[in-house]
Amino acid sequence: MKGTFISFEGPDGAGKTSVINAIYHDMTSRLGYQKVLLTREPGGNRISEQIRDVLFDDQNTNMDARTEALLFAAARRQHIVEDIEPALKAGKVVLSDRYIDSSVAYQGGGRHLGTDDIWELNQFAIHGLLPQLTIYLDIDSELGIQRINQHRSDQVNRLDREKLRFHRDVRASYLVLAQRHKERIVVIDASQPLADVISDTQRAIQHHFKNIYN
Ligand SMILES: Nc1ncnc2c1ncn2[C@@H]1O[C@H](COP(=O)(O)OP(=O)(O)OP(=O)(O)O)[C@@H](O)[C@H]1O
Ligand SMILES: Cc1cn([C@H]2C[C@H](O)[C@@H](COP(=O)(O)O)O2)c(=O)[nH]c1=O
Repeated sequence: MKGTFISFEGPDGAGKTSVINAIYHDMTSRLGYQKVLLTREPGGNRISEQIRDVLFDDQNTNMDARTEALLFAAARRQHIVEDIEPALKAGKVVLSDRYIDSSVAYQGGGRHLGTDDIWELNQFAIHGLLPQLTIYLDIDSELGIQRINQHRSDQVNRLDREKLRFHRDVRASYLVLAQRHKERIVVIDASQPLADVISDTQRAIQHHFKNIYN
């Protein structure tokens, strides 16, 4: 495929949304790239957004962990087919707020379903499509939760509300993934001031794709 696929990952409150918006703005406004798709998981299209609503419905407290894992994978499949693959075929840069590593970290690690099993489950959904680069924003779990509680109490979702232990397991799983996929995943210290996190991310993208930012 012709395009460039970059995913952004991190525990809740790491700053993914702030960073991905800044990268999108920089690529489209400063560099003048016409072909950039900014998207998110779960979501991106009507069906995936409907699955998102089910996943984050506060009344669904009885959702089984495997059901949750399957729904995230289903939303991902639809996202790939409707949004990511067409954009890549059109030669676009795709910036995705979360992708497969979120499932491995949250459902595999956080929910203790097993990171290898969740990786395998998602192979059926992604059918070989991995990002060329994954920016992993790493943050101490307490600090991530603190940021969410301080700034975004109106938008806190069902998973944000999980206990500290869950968030620590999520982070630990991300760090194992980063070790396993060194060629794809770049770890960025997200406890720094936002401007520094953004410039580290730009540097990582520039280093990985010599044609972007040059
Ligand atoms: N480096 C930073 N330093 C201080 N505050 C930050 C930093 N990055 C983001 N924030 C603030 O933390 C809050 C969460 O940021 P943001 O929504 O970008 O994170 P997120 O990783 O997308 O979270 P979630 O996964 O829960 O959506 C926001 O209010 C944002 O302004
Ligand atoms: C893709 C994906 C996401 N999650 C979790 C991670 C977060 O708690 C929410 C998404 O919220 P955001 O504000 O849009 O980042 O969903 C997950 O558990 N598994 C996944 O595969």
